[in-house]
Amino acid sequence: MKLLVTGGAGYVGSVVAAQLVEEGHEVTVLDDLSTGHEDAVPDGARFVRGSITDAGGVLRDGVDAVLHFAARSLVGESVEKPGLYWSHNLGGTLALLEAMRQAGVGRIVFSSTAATYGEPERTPIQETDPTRPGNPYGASKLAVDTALTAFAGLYGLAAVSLRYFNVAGAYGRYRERHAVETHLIPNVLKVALGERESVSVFGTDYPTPDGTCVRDYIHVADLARAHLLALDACAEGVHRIYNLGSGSGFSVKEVLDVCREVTGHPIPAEVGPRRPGDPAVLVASSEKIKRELGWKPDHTALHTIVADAWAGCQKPESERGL
Ligand SMILES: NC(=O)c1ccc[n+]([C@@H]2O[C@H](COP(=O)([O-])OP(=O)(O)OC[C@H]3O[C@@H](n4cnc5c(N)ncnc54)[C@H](O)[C@@H]3O)[C@@H](O)[C@H]2O)c1
Ligand SMILES: O=c1ccn([C@@H]2O[C@H](COP(=O)(O)OP(=O)(O)O[C@H]3O[C@H](CO)[C@H](O)[C@H](O)[C@H]3O)[C@@H](O)[C@H]2O)c(=O)[nH]1
Repeated sequence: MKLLVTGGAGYVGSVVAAQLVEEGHEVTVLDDLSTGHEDAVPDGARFVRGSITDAGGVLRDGVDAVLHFAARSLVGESVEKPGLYWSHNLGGTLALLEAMRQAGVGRIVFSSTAATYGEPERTPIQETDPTRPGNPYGASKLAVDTALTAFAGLYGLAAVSLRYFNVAGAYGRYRERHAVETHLIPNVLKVALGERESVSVFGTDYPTPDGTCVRDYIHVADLARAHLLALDACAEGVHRIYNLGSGSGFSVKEVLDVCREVTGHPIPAEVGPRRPGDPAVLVASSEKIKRELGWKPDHTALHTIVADAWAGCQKPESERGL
């Protein structure tokens, strides 16, 4: 297929683009490089630097489907600058959907998020559970999910939203590298790399077994494969929503211990205050995507996820003078 990958120079988008190229698809990456890197675009994919608000030209090039990753995704920034999140994530996506309609492109796979649920009422979270986002980032993503349902009903759009939980790990050279990094695992690994002195544990007084927050870490390679299945499952006039997690929760302290084990570094940690808006436990039920699309995570062990993230951080031998 001829596919447009928005945000394909970013972390998740580059892994999916790489897997799509490996499967023999013709991939164009559209990315404004606001948080991505041109060298993350996989070999074999065409790169167009530009915004999702200006996708008409590439879409008219005979695209069969869009995989839409481009977004602003820093929760804290979204609280400080909500307008930016509404205009980028909702406004930008509406412009993209309109351009798709005009170009006759009827299929989309969208990166949604666990943040659409907010504080959960039960664990594991199912797709039918209430959506009460606790910040503008989650709200803007939920609004896109709502728009996709409307476009499917009105115009026959074939859409799948994948609600990621905590994505981690690397896929070969494709890894998480953000100028502003808020995620736990890359920040912990920065300590082992000598790029930070220590890591802060955001709260040890949560109602969890060790007092720190529990999250569901999903390997980026497993997450990426779900996009390929979703692409095949897109059906005209239907919008499907699926959670994507590994199904097990790990606390911040457990993540730290595994990172110490994998890197052999003591990784000093300080206890800090809670980060506003962090739910105590976020664990996905991914039964729906397993049942309906036959998806199955291959790398559920936290050790493997961290080991792959760590391997992704290592410079190639040529750059180390070996
Ligand atoms: N990483 C996670 O844990 C996680 C969890 C839930 C959901 N998500 C969602 O998955 C998607 C990818 O996340 P990521 O971690 O790879 O982020 P990322 O920042 O690494 O990638 C986003 C990419 O989109 C590009 N981009 C941003 N705005 C753009 C625009 N208007 N036009 C064109 N390109 C634009 C950026 O330059 C970047 O390359 C996002 O939509 C994010 O909200 C990520
Ligand atoms: O330096 C840090 C960074 C994080 N944490 C803790 O580690 C856990 C994981 O935090 P991340 O920032 O890695 O991930 P989140 O669970 O906050 O975020 C994930 O879920 C969000 C929805 O709630 C969004 O979808 C987001 O994109 C996705 O990565 C949280 O309890 C957080 O408080 C720390 O203790 N120290």
